[in-house]
Amino acid sequence: MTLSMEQLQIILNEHHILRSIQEKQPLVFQHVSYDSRRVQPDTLFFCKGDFKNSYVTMALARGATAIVTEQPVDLEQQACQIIVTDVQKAMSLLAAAFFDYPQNHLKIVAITGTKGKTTTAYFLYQALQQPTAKKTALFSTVNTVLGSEPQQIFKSQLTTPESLDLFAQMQQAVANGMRYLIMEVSSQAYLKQRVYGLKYDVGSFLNISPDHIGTNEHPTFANYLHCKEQLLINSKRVIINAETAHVAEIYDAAKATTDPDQIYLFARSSAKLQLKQMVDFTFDSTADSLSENQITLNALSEKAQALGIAGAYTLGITGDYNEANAVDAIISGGILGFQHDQLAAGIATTKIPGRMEAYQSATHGTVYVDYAHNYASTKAVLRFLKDHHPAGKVIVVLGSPGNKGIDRRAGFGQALSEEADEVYLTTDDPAFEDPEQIAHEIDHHIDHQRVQVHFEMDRIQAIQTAIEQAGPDDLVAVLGKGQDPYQKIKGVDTPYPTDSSVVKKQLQLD
Ligand SMILES: CC(=O)N[C@H]1[C@@H](OP(=O)(O)OP(=O)(O)OC[C@H]2O[C@@H](n3ccc(=O)[nH]c3=O)[C@H](O)[C@@H]2O)O[C@H](CO)[C@@H](O)[C@@H]1O[C@H](C)C(=O)N[C@@H](C)C(=O)N[C@H](CCC(=O)O)C(=O)O
Ligand SMILES: Nc1ncnc2c1ncn2[C@@H]1O[C@H](COP(=O)(O)OP(=O)(O)OP(=O)(O)O)[C@@H](O)[C@H]1O
Repeated sequence: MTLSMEQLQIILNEHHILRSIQEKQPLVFQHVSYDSRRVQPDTLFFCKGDFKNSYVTMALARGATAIVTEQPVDLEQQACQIIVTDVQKAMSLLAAAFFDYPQNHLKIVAITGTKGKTTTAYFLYQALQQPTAKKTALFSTVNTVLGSEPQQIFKSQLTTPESLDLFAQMQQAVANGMRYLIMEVSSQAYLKQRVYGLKYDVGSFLNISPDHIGTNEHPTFANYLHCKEQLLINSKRVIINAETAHVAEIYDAAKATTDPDQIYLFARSSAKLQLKQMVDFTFDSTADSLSENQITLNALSEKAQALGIAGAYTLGITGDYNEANAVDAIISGGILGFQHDQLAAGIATTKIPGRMEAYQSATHGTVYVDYAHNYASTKAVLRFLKDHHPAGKVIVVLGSPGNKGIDRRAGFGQALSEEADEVYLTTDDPAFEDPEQIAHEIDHHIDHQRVQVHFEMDRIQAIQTAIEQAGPDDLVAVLGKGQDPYQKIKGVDTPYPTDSSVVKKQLQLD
């Protein structure tokens, strides 16, 4: 993989991003990097984000031959400086070129939404395993899958990687023989231009509700929605959950660049809809319990019928809110050219780490571990569990992260007031804040007439006590961390055994 100065100049000029090149030389770059600690000789180095000039000095000392930057860097030595209007856009475009446009060798399905991205990605990944002969890669919040060998599967750092990492990983997936890629695309990825210039074969919009608004994330809800809509503008074919808020605006955004014949809308049959006449697929739940989840998918429009995916499906994961996630995955599979019988087996065996994991105990009810961490997801999970446990109490263990998503605290308070009987407020990635203070902020939004509140900042202790106190008909929901093996404390990922391990140990299921 290489990139020449000549190629770089053509690409940046084509996209009107290049301002000037200082100390230009006819260089050929052997590496690209945004981290001075990883620079090798002949690296093109990108100055991005919360940046210090000393990083450039380090990069040049380690052999970087040029830097890409928005502002000229004041250096003691002479250096080739490529000045651009937007370094993140430049990095994405140049990364695609450096890694030789790996997207051209992959059918790419991109998924966005406030909730359900990972679940949908896993449903589709599992559904495609058999029909694509395991030639499907995955970029998800949980795992990155670049091939079918164990060493090609690893924990992800971000939902959507930085563009340099994204194109590098795509290139590795292609080298490993992958032909399909399923990727979650966060709104942050668009905010930070991590996928600038990338087009998808299929793009899905699951839902949107207020989230990720605040310092380091989106300044407003309008900006959050705008960033998510970019996915549709960059997709050849589009799937939209017609039950989402703002559906008319989202459909219009998709229609701006995609022929309506290539846009598929789906919804639950019973849903009250703004765009009812335009819905292509409806679905009905035919079994919805704590152990079973089955749906029937109905194809209404001609283009929907042509996909050959209508029929009955069993889902490998419970929760009524997961039905829409599965339907989205099934339609994606249909658009890729696979039919009902090819997709159904994978949908039936899908399990998602840290989502709706159930652990049965003889004397302390059932314990659920789930990744719900905002109002919409906490409400959805607790309502589903409560409906199916009419006899006992709903006991919840949760916290809220520090230095981000501050409005989640009110959301948790509201969801708990609506659905819980008892809560153990605890620690969840407090960052630079005091977890006890965060817990009190959640508590401020809880209706104390309805919910009994306990404070226990040691998360392991909070889980153990909640389980010990639960009776045989009660349920305990441990929410927010899923399979996270750390607590983010004062800038350090402090090891944490995962909620599932703590629960299993307490229930002696190990
Ligand atoms: C706000 C945000 O998106 N920040 C991301 C961004 O940070 P940044 O560009 O400011 O980088 P930085 O870590 O502050 O450092 C600045 C630059 O100096 C470089 N550096 C640093 C030290 C050094 O010695 N030398 C050096 O060159 C770094 O490599 C970097 O390029 O680039 C970093 C990678 O270089 C990411 O790790 C970081 O994500 C942070 C950890 C984060 O929390 N991001 C969240 C908000 C996020 O992106 N979340 C979404 C999911 C949201 C959802 O659920 O919908 C995601 O896609 O994961
Ligand atoms: N369609 C949905 N509507 C509401 N809640 C959902 C939906 N799908 C999943 N959830 C809830 O949200 C949690 C997170 O689900 P998932 O990881 O699939 O979403 P995500 O969009 O990837 O989330 P994040 O962006 O926070 O990583 C689940 O554990 C579940 O509690």
